Amino acid sequence: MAPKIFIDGEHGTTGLQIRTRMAGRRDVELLSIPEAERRNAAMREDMLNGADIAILCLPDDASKEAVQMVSANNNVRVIDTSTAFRVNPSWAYGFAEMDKEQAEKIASARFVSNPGCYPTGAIGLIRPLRAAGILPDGYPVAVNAVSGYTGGGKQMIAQMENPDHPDAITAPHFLYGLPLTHKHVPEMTVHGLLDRAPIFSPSVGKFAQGMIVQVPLHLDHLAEGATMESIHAALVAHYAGQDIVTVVPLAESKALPRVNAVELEGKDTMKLFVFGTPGGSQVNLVALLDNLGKGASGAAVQNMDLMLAS
Ligand SMILES: NC(=O)C1=CN([C@@H]2O[C@H](COP(=O)(O)OP(=O)(O)OC[C@H]3O[C@@H](n4cnc5c(N)ncnc54)[C@H](OP(=O)(O)O)[C@@H]3O)[C@@H](O)[C@H]2O)C=CC1
Ligand SMILES: CC(=O)N[C@@H](CCC(=O)OP(=O)(O)O)C(=O)O
Repeated sequence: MAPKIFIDGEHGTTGLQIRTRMAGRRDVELLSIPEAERRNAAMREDMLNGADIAILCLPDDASKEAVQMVSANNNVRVIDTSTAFRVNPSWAYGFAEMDKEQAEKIASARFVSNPGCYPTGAIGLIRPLRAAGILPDGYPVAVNAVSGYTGGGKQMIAQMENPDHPDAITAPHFLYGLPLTHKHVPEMTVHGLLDRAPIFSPSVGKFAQGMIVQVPLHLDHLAEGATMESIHAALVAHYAGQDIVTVVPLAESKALPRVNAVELEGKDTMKLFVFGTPGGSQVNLVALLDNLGKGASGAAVQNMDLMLAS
């Protein structure tokens, strides 16, 4: 019998994209709730408890409630796409490429927290350098990023696409998270293996799907002898043996006049770049992804497949 999958929040932005990715699959059976009943708690509880894997695409509070609904039922495994459990040590963090052992941890876990879109880029750049001893304790990391507006879910999509919306946003690009307390900072700190919280400055552009995450670094404050080439080599070594997170060769990135935020729209992969000048004193590390691809729905389906294979 095909394993049963229930996407709680299937009519939202992340849930819909997961459904699209699962369309036509015969190896799983999708349980579904009509859109009008999406907030019917009794119906959701039934669906959740009838699933082999429940994928939660809900706000944090609703996710916590859903986990409560299945907590006594060991037959149900959970992938949560919200922020609620990402730094909870009882949950496996669903970034399969972040360590050699992570895919196995996800595969055997009952509870998997899907990473945030910005942290996927930031952790993807930072963690390998912490693990290799290149990024020292105490380094004041800054993370600057731009996201497609679908990152803000149904509400921001309406604000950006509907000029008659009472809170319509007309800016083609805006900064937010200005108090520097964005909910992704703890996740970047913990899974980036940082001993000091990064300064995180997110922004949104007038495009639906895509993301650039930047981590600029001063080489003279890194481990002795760190160069653009040694940083690139550390990233290449870290991501060897898989093709979801790729590190762009230095010669290729050197030839690029610009990085296009929407290049990976609709894809579930992530590209990492090391920019700078050979022999220079600074580098800019850049991650390129789709906020709804490797940043959300693509990663959720990848994690589901790992769990189904175990
Ligand atoms: N969009 C993105 O790029 C990313 C999103 N995420 C996370 O994924 C989760 C979902 O986000 P997103 O898809 O963007 O959000 P949306 O607002 O687009 O969708 C959320 C869905 O959940 C439903 N919902 C809200 N509250 C409840 C409730 N109490 N019970 C049942 N259903 C409920 C909403 O219904 P209604 O229409 O009635 O509000 C809606 O259908 C969030 O935790 C978000 O942080 C993670 C990474 C990236
Ligand atoms: C553009 C935008 O608003 N983005 C969202 C993050 C999207 C994401 O990664 O979702 P999680 O909430 O699951 O972490 C934000 O900054 O809150």
